[in-house]
Amino acid sequence: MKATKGAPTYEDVFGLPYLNMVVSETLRKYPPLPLLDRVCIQEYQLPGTDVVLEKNTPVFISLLGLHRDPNYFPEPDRYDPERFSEDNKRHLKPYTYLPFGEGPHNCIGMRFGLMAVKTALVHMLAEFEVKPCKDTPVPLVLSTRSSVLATVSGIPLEFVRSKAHAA
Ligand code: HEM
Repeated sequence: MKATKGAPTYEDVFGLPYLNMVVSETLRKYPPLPLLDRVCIQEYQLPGTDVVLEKNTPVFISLLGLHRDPNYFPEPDRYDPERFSEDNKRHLKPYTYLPFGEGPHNCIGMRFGLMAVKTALVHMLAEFEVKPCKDTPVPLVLSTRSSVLATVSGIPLEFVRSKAHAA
């Protein structure tokens, strides 16, 4: 970071494996967009069943349901970034982890979004220790009134300036 006078570069931010594991696990447990929506463009029989989707049927795919399905993510309520280590992520079942969707309409801003989140975390954690406080809801209670993932009462946290940055 010498060349940029301490500011992290794109390569720095994307070269931190544990940061990547933490962001991936956070997007598993808390996918900001918890549903994908599609419309069936032709009649389709769900394989192995007698369920037939008629043309024009709206289809909603619950990311929250997939990401918290114990068949795909054992002990789904446990927050565990190790699920996304180089070794472990190879065993993820395809199409069970979709925080940015899939197919021709997947998220066009994925790289930008990941860069923004990781850059913000790098800056924040370089200057502050972030801790739960007495108002932090544990466990988080998710709102049932929002179409994007949101908590009922926000996520109050305590920020303590690290000694190196204290005035
Ligand atoms: C962590 C951040 C983000 C997450 C988790 C996220 C997630 C998603 C998801 C799940 C979809 C639906 C994909 C599908 O239906 O298969 C989507 C679509 C989309 N996202 Fe994002 N997104 C993020 C950031 C962004 C940013 C930063 C932008 C723009 C700068 C963006 C622009 C879009 C657009 C335009 C679509 C619609 C794509 C289409 O229908 O073809 N997203 N996003």
